[in-house]
Amino acid sequence: MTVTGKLRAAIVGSTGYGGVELIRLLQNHPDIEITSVISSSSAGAPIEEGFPHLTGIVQRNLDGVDAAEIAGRADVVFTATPSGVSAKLVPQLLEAGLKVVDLSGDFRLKDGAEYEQWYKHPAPSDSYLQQAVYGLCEVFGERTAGADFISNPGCYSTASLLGLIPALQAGWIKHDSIIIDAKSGVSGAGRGTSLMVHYSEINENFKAYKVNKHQHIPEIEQTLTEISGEKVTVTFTTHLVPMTRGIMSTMYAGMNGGYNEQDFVNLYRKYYAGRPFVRVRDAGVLPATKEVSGSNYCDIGFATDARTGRVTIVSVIDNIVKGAAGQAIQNLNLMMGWEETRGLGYTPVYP
Ligand SMILES: NC(=O)C1=CN([C@@H]2O[C@H](COP(=O)(O)OP(=O)(O)OC[C@H]3O[C@@H](n4cnc5c(N)ncnc54)[C@H](OP(=O)(O)O)[C@@H]3O)[C@@H](O)[C@H]2O)C=CC1
Ligand SMILES: CC(=O)N[C@@H](CCC(=O)OP(=O)(O)O)C(=O)O
Repeated sequence: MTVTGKLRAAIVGSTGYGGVELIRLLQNHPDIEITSVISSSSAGAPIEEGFPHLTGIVQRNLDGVDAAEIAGRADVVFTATPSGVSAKLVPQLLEAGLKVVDLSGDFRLKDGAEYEQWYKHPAPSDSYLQQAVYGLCEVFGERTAGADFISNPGCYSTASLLGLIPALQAGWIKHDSIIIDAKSGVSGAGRGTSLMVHYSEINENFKAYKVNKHQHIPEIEQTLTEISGEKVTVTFTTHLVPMTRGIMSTMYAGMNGGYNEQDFVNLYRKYYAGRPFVRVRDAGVLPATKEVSGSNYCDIGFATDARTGRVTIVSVIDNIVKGAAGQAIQNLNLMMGWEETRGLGYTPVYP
């Protein structure tokens, strides 16, 4: 594809949390112009009607979902659409010649039968599952360069995998001992309403959900198994926290040696050297969700326990930025051969 001037981007699902965050971030990207914001339910309406925070910033009517029309307006399309929707739509967009970054879970698993088991939708055809590059930027960034189709990782998966991979790859933690205790803000559930995210159910409450049934379990296990070379299974518990943004994955694993916190800091800083969006905290300093809010950072800290021989790894991200829209743009930057930080230099919003 020859691109003169700015790359033209379309967003399907632009009325959802992931889509509207893509608009916020892409507005500040120096090499990208948003040329279409797309909605299946509100085509024709001005986007600022539903999103008054965009008044005077994005003056554009929502377009309908039509692959040929999108291909006429854009070079790349972000699909911030529910699982099941992306599975049907993305092949049409690829066939129309677009580059695609899909934010859903529909193309993350390489095994279609496993997808159907966890997502309860018919799997996309195998050729698309194999074509999709799993875009965990700091780990698989070299696969992304020049790719046409990226499957953006899940939010919990991003926080958890970035926190576990260096130690697992180095053989410092036992591959069969991993427990992930993850917490998310409510925006992780998207903009749709349900009893689960009803204010009275969430406010001053804290609850576990989808225990041992979460769709990110096979995604995390697929990648950890590839990294480790041995079949990895994890115990994974997700919780809803009464806050809007943020994920904290607290991970526990048995160590294969007597490593201390400084050893982990040194290992992780070496692994993530030159990758500006992963910040490894000093020994004994654990990150909090607010310290990455509104930014594309993933912050990681460690606590080792010589008494039990276990390490606790704490990893935090903003679920809508590094867990969705930010990483999607980081992936596009890598696809295009641009600096991965391009348009993503946001300082976290604090307090
Ligand atoms: N929220 C988060 O933190 C994260 C979300 N994700 C994933 O990203 C995707 C988007 O999530 P999120 O923005 O939170 O979800 P939302 O529910 O907030 O938004 C999804 C959007 O998809 C659009 N949509 C629904 N059906 C169709 C359809 N048939 N065709 C085209 N568009 C459709 C809807 O817009 P309209 O009705 O206007 O078309 C809706 O606004 C999901 O797959 C989600 O799992 C991944 C990581 C993190
Ligand atoms: C708080 C909350 O409900 N979070 C969502 C994560 C959404 C997401 O990231 O979904 P995919 O990665 O599968 O697209 C959940 O637990 O299902």
